[in-house]
Amino acid sequence: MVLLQPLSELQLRDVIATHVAASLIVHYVFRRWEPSSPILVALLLLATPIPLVSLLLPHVAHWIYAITASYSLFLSTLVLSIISYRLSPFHPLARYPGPLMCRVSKWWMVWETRGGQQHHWYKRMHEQYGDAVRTGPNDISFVDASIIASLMGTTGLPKGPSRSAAGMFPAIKALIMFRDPVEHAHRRKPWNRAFNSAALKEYQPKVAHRASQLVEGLAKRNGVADLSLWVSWFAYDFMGDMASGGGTAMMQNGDGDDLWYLLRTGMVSSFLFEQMNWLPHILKYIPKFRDRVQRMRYMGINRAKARFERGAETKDLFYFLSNEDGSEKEKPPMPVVVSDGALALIAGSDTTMIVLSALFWNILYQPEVYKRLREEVDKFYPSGEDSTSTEHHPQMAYLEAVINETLRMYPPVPSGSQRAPLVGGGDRIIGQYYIPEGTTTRMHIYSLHRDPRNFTDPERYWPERWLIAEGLGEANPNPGSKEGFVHNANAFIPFSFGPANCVGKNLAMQEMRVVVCHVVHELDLAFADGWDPTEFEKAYRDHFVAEVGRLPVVVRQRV
Ligand code: HEM
Repeated sequence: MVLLQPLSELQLRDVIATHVAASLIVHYVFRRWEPSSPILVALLLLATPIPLVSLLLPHVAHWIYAITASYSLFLSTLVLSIISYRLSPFHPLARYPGPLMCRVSKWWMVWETRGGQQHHWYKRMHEQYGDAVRTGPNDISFVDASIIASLMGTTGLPKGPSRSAAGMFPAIKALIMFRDPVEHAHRRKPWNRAFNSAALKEYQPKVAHRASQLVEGLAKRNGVADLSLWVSWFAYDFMGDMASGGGTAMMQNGDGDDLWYLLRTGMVSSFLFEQMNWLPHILKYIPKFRDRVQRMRYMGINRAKARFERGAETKDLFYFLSNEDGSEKEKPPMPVVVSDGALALIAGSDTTMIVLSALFWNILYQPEVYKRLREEVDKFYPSGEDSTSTEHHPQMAYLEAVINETLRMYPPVPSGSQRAPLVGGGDRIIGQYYIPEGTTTRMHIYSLHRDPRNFTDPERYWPERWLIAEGLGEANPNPGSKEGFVHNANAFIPFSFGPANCVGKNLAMQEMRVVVCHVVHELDLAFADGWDPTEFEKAYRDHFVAEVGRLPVVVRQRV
């Protein structure tokens, strides 16, 4: 009986058994409570073996051997126990197919998708393993359009744990970080008011003003300009107007503070945090990393603070977030508004910039699409008409089709965002799938949008598909084909789905329609001589939010 013997007299066999038992208990603690605090993790991993060392001392020649052997035995048993469990048929996700190494560790997927290849990797995995793939020890990715509503709708799963970068700093949580559906819905109320149709009308002069600046800036170049860069400046200036009362002038002055560089590098961290949500808790102690994230946060926070102090000058997003409209009984505290304002600046500029760049690249790559779009723009806005107005947008089916087709093929959040049962909320059944508590799931948007079961010829940029689907007189070019025409509108979710979907969707659509219409109306664009246009597609990366490459174009004012 091990426990009744004096510890110093334990046989070696019993000492080893005690080490193994300690490892198994620690494994259980990790599995059951998933501690993320570095102090707790360090205590469990480094402090547990301390008493075990004393058990080994009588059996070895030197205390150094006792320490080395004890820690090695404890940690290797722990790792072995974790791996065996993850690979075993007892793991609750055992019946989901997926690469063996993904069952063992999340690091495998992170390694495989390095360099922003996440979207391609998920797509390959789904092609190989099917609609539900185990992409990590406790992760499942879906590409099954039939469960979108039950997974992400009002009765579906709440957000997953990925946006826990909140753990990095004394956090004032922004909207995107709320997992609890009730808290999230409460925090989202002012955002919903800010993006209803009455509010969107109020913002139109701001959109028009910034779209005009974009066109004027490009026209002045009268030569080669990097269109990706210009639309990024546009998007940032416009979101600055919305989220912090204006004052940014990237289209005039460029990006002297390297804010876009910060935003992009911040996205790489977002990707890592999404895969390993314990990582921010460790990285926050690394000064170089911490400083970079701080700078990115402060770029939004400082602007939002200044707007808060100035008060209501104009109806913008900030007006609603800070309850200047008086809809709520109480004003929210400044840090809350500032945090949400900073979120808007980041969530709203990067995303629209990607779609606009990809759209212009596609229409230049397919001159017949450009020609048809221009004909529609010119028809509704004859020479001399104000093409920044939204008046004719509801009738402009081809403009809408071109935007939708770009969102289908180049969604700015290609791998979607997580959904997961809340801790303590129990296991869930979604469609035919069993989702145990502790699992994170995602609906993989890029794969869904490029799945031939959802869209005919899915790898082809073909805006006409949207006209055919709407019954707008477009002839189906393959009327006799076996497959017929496939267009599953339910599988089109670039703005995600359900109560946590993109709250800025309507603003983004308005902004993109105005910019595309105005640029096509006023300017002649062509790829710059000597530039290989395939470079653009190659540069498309997925770091949670996508990244696009340069787009050098020759710009001329239309006559
Ligand atoms: C083409 C443009 C855009 C696309 C494709 C897009 C897409 C998305 C996606 C996929 C999500 C994740 C939703 C989820 O977790 O299920 C999201 C969230 C969000 N987006 Fe957008 N977005 C765009 C533009 C904007 C704009 C202009 C804003 C304006 C402020 C914005 C603000 C937000 C916010 C605040 C969230 C978090 C919503 C929440 O947690 O409730 N987005 N967006």
